[in-house]
Amino acid sequence: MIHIENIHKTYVTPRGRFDALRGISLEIGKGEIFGVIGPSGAGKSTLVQCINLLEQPDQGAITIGGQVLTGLPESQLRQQRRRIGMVFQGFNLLARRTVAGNVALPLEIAGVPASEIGPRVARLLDLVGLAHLHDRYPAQISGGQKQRVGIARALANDPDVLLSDEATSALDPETTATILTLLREINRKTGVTIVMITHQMEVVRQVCDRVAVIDKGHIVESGPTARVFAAPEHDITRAMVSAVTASELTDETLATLRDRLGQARAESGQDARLWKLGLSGQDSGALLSDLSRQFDLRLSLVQARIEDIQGVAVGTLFVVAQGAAERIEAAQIAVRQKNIVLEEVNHESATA
Ligand SMILES: Nc1ncnc2c1ncn2[C@@H]1O[C@H](COP(=O)(O)OP(=O)(O)OP(=O)(O)O)[C@@H](O)[C@H]1O
Repeated sequence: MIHIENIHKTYVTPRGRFDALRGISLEIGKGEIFGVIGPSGAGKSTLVQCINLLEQPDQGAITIGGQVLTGLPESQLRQQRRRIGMVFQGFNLLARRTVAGNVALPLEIAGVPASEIGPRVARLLDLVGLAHLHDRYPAQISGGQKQRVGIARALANDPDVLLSDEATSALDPETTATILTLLREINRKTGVTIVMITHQMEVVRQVCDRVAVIDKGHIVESGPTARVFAAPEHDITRAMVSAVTASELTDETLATLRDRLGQARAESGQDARLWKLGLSGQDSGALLSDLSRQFDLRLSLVQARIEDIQGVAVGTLFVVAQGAAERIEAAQIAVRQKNIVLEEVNHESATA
């Protein structure tokens, strides 16, 4: 559906040149909800500007539904922009127009006959659950309701793509969740492809099927959301994932574990290690009992966090493994062969 190939964008300012995008390639399927996440300055806004054709990339191509958009003359670009509905962080509603008037605006600009506009606006407001606020003005509705108006407006011309640029960044967590649920419902009902540009991993967790992580103008990692949460590969991703999953042990727990591991080693004369396991879709209970039996290990669960991410059970488990050193090592190899991420937590240095 959306094919982004090797996009480069350099800004030239009196103070010099800055490479904001350094070869971005993405393939987004029809009907997907695809997240692009990255820290401040990563290049997200620049990428949005290139996708919605407000900026031309210096190099590379953007194709939507088979139509190459890069390099088109302005007259054709105007036409093509209607295929992309934009949702903004600041809502961008016109204060002097009612809710219905705001949603009608893109239809008026597109030259839709006046007789068709009323029924279409009514349908759109119904879709976003705002039929009852038809005649209110933006100042008379809440932030979440304003964003619903923004979404209805973005869908007015029946776009192929909804491009959401930090749409929930100005909203509280509860309102964010309702807006994300709405976007998911609209995606299911209409099949519209949604691209979510965000710096919030929580947004990705709640709604995106797949995600790409952008940093310093590069895609550093991409994949299904559940996979990225279970086994983040890049430092930036790891930091963002642990910020929303709290999947680390506290210093106190680590200190207690250090004592426990030392004690276990002294008492049994065997080895004892602390594992951090990242699971995606595997049954954690079955895994631990199989390993315990197969490798004759005593496995104790210290902390577990398992959550449903896009229908996949994703979890982080901290487990103390006790037994003969060679059996622990054999078990570690077997775990990794099951595509489970296993880190040995260096409890001594982690508490230092
Ligand atoms: N018009 C411009 N002229 C010069 N440099 C720019 C321009 N726009 C953006 N940049 C620079 O390009 C880099 C990427 O900026 P961009 O706004 O795309 O990042 P971002 O990921 O959207 O960040 P944020 O989340 O803070 O908005 C930044 O270092 C920024 O300073």
